[in-house]
Amino acid sequence: FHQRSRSSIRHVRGPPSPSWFYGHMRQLTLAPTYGYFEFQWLKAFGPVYRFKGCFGQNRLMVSDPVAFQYIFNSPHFALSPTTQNTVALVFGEGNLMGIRAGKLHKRLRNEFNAAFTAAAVRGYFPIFEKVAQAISQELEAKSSAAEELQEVIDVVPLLNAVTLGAIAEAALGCTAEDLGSEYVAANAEIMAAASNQSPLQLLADALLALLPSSVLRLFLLLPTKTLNAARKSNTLARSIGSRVIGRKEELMKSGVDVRTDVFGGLLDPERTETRLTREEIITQTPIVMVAGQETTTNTLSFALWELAKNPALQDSLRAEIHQLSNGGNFAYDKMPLLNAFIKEALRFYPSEAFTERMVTRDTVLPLSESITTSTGEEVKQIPLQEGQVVVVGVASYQRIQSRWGEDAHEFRPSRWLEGSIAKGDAVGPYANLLSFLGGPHTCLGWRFAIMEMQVVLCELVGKFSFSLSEEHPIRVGIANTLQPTMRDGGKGVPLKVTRVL
Ligand code: HEM
Repeated sequence: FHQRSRSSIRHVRGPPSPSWFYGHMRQLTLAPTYGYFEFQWLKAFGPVYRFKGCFGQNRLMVSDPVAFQYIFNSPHFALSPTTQNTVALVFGEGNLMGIRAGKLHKRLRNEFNAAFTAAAVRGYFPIFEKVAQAISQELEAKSSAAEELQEVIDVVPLLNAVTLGAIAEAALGCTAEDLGSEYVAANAEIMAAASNQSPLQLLADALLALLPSSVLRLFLLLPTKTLNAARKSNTLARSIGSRVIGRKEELMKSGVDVRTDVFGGLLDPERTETRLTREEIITQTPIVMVAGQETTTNTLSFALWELAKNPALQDSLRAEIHQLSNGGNFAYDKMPLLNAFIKEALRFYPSEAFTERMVTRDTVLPLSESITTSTGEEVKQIPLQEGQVVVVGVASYQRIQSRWGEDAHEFRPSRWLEGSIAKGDAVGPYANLLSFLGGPHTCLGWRFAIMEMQVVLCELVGKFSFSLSEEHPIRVGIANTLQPTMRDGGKGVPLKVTRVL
């Protein structure tokens, strides 16, 4: 068996490697448009294929729903040591993502899930609306000035302000100003550093992965600019958490119901038995603040870019928004095109385009459909060995034609309205999409993100029209997260913006 399993991953077919040093990593992460090579491999080799990491490492790319379920739920897959250390650095020790299993993880998830239920998040609509309206006022001032000067407006900083405001108010229960400029600056610095992707970085990551975890930890103690910013943002986020919890405890003492935001929900007096401790909640502040912001900004910026590319789609969406506005009292879940559009944006532009897992014990990966190996064998499961890396291909899965349709590589929201999407094996918490991943570590804030996007799109598309500027081409780049990338390599979506209402 040992012999067979050793040869097994090698015998999964895949593209020939262009380089021993880089393997396929440059094609995967530094292509001119994200997916340029990856989607060709998907077409040529199907949803499961072998490719090379740096230094000749064999890796398995997986975009099969049955395999996903196994990877997420089996105890034999872990974050790689490099990822584990980065997660601990950026989100702090003891964060939800870092604790992979066990009683504490279950308890944390149970309590947080109770604060993120559909009913709870629906209660945040007025907060999302307030935050979105503030941004639309800012956009109004900017757009009339820009129109006169024939200038474009980069919508990314505005969307960043919305998503930060939504987290501050609906998750923590404070204003964006309360977070303090120091936190905002440290946060921006990490985001900028994280979007610095280069061939050298790929090799550095691969080398770091070869180090024992204890040595890696020492590296992370170095006083470099980025590491300092990460530590600072972490400390500041914790003190914000501590402050908001303290304030809520005071309010509770005077009989005020604080369950008007996520952190307030965590203090729910009806859950005294299971309630998290003050320290446990504070420990989760950095991850809640960071995980909820960039991902939502990315998805919304791609969404506005798609509307600018497709004026007919934009007109139809605006017509739906105006028709169903009901004097500003939107029934967001009853807006067919809006929701189809959000699903398509999540499908086409998953903020986490892929994620790596490391095999911690020899195991066998089940597949939904058999594949033909290079030796001509038909197999429906692949033996994996301890130490091997599997890549969960979120973006690839979301382009599979047998599920999404022949035109899976086109951005076309109406596919969601036609009922033409194949049901098949279920994945993820929403619409069989993997954008929020799945299993015990499914995105905690997926409902929060969807409802926030519903509100922001109704507000912005209802009041403004967006169009492309030829001088500002945008491409789909990846730097940790999938993001709209400008010619200078920075993240941004500069558009012409006109007031319509
Ligand atoms: C469109 C927006 C969003 C996308 C695409 C997204 C995606 C994801 C993904 C893929 C993961 C899993 C990461 C991994 O384990 O590799 C995740 C985890 C997480 N997300 Fe989101 N997210 C979004 C919005 C939010 C929001 C708004 C919040 C909070 C208000 C949030 C909070 C979290 C937390 C706390 C985790 C860690 C969960 C755990 O490991 O137990 N996310 N998200």
